[in-house]
Amino acid sequence: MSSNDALVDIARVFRGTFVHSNENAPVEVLEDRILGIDTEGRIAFIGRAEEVGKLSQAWGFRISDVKHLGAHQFFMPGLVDTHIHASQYSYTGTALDMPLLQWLNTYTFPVEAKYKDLDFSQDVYTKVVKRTLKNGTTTACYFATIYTDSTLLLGEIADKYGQRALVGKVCMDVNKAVDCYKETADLSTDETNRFIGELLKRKYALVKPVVTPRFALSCTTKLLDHLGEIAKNNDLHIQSHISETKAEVNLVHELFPDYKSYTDVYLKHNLLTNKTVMAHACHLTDSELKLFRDTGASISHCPNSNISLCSGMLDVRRVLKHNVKLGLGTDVAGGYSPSMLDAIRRALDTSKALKIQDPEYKTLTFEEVFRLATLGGSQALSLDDRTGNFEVGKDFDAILVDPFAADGPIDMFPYENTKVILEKFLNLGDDRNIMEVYVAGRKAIPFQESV
Ligand SMILES: Nc1nc2[nH]cnc2c(=O)[nH]1
Ligand SMILES: [Zn+2]
Repeated sequence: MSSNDALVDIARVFRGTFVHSNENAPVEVLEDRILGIDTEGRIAFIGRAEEVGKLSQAWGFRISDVKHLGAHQFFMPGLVDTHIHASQYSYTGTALDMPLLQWLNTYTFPVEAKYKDLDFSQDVYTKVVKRTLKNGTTTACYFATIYTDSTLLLGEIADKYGQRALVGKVCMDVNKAVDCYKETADLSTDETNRFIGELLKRKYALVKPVVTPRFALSCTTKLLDHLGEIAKNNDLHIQSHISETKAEVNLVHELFPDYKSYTDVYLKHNLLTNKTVMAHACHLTDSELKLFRDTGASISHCPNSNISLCSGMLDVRRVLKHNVKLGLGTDVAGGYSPSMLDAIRRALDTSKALKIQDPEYKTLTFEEVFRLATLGGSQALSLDDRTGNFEVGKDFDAILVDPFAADGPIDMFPYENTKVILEKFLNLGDDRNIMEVYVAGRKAIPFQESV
């Protein structure tokens, strides 16, 4: 398409229904709109369909180039998985018969140790990136393993398939169960520096490094100190786990007696910042939540994993009341589904289980959880200036949903409005309903021939 006075070229224009969240409304339905995307992948304009003539003149696109969505189809923002272990994808759907600490020692560490092998890494990482993209995950915050070259490969694969990703080389210098799967504090520090340097050198548009201490129990204070320094000096994202199970919390209190709380361990090592996302957080106290609010750190709610490993149930209302940023995570493979649609459903289930325990409890609505899975996730990852909803200037990260796709899981009934259809898609839909996925304006699904 041609250029315009605004000095940006328009690459694509869509006409149809757009559903997203904003600060005022968890679900806003924009019917019969025209949305233009520039060649940088950003949303250039959103207007009403009747303004198409005016818009085509102002932005220099041909009306015949506008792509019309089909009946009942709609665009929604891409799903943001704020916590997923790419390296655990091979055993997703199995090994859910133990509590966390035993589960790590028995299943997780022996599997993660295999990622020294780059062929093995290539196979699993390609599959997890493709699977999550097919299920509408446009942004993923990944844990990999302690191996730098293998983790760089995950970054390369996310870039190749066009997924927005934060990629973390896991850091751990304590592992009593699987001795071969750990580093020294100095090696972990050096390799983290090498990982960050190499990844940034590659200048991937959408793939960035995230400093990744596995959790307090896997790290000495020396290593935590070094990682906090690295994150601070380079203004990097940070991810870890916190207060997932009571046994873990008790052990942290035992092993870190000089700290006021589990949260204080991360705080004192400069690991609690406005670019930090901590997974689980089921058992935080009010004063710990206050530290999250004060530092701008966020929580990744991983409800499938919390139930599957019998870890706990996060009270999302309490977190939101404390004004702490919150997104959803699959936590593959503690969570058995790589789909964020499952995370949406399990988040609703957990809030209903809390109501069974306490009839006064106010359950989450599907609209609120839709926001957590999209805009909330982008805020939790401090990426909301780039993605999370359909605002002019943000990247076009979006899913084209056909709720009544042929051979799909949802039957059509007359007179259903868009919000009802959205609710059905969130509760019943799957990748058969996800016709196209765009990340920064580039079509990632269907997979392009070049990949
Ligand atoms: N669910 C989960 N919790 C953890 N805590 C430390 N490591 C892990 C992990 O790999 N998965
Ligand atoms: Zn995790």
